[in-house]
Amino acid sequence: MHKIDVKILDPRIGNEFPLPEYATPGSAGMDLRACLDEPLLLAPGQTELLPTGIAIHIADPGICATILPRSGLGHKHGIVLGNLVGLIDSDYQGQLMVSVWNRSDEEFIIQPGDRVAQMVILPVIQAKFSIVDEFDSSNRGQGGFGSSGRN
Ligand SMILES: O=c1ccn([C@H]2C[C@H](O)[C@@H](COP(=O)(O)OP(=O)(O)OP(=O)(O)O)O2)c(=O)[nH]1
Ligand SMILES: [Mg+2]
Repeated sequence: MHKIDVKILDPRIGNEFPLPEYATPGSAGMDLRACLDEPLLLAPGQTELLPTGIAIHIADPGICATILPRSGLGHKHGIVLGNLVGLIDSDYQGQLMVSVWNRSDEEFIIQPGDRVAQMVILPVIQAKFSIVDEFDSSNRGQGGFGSSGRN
């Protein structure tokens, strides 16, 4: 398994709050916890930036991390991400932060240590542009935005 350096910024991580881990051998994501000192009430429509208590340094430009909503929180309670998806650059060394957005019309309380989002590590291809006047022809050409019809 790939190794990534992690700094523990909050002493509760690794003790009362486990370090993020894969819940099952086939898990794609590891859950991130809200490193809060007290419960946080999220009013309908409210967005808050939550600390996770850890920093990672991916270091390899061919890898990134993404922060995604948890399906249960998003579907049942309307707790999703204020940035929809978080993207963690390989050279970022600051604390991992989770922007939580209560898109529901009910209050939601986040407790310290709650698993609020999940992080997925993905490969990245960095590309350089090569300027051309014409592209090699393709089947699709410029068709898009429903050009193939609905059914
Ligand atoms: O949900 C997130 C999204 C981003 N980040 C951190 C890691 C990422 O590498 C950095 C910058 O993110 P991004 O490039 O998406 O934000 P920006 O608004 O473009 O900020 P910057 O000008 O710092 O690049 O912020 C998080 O901790 N959580
Ligand atoms: Mg940026």
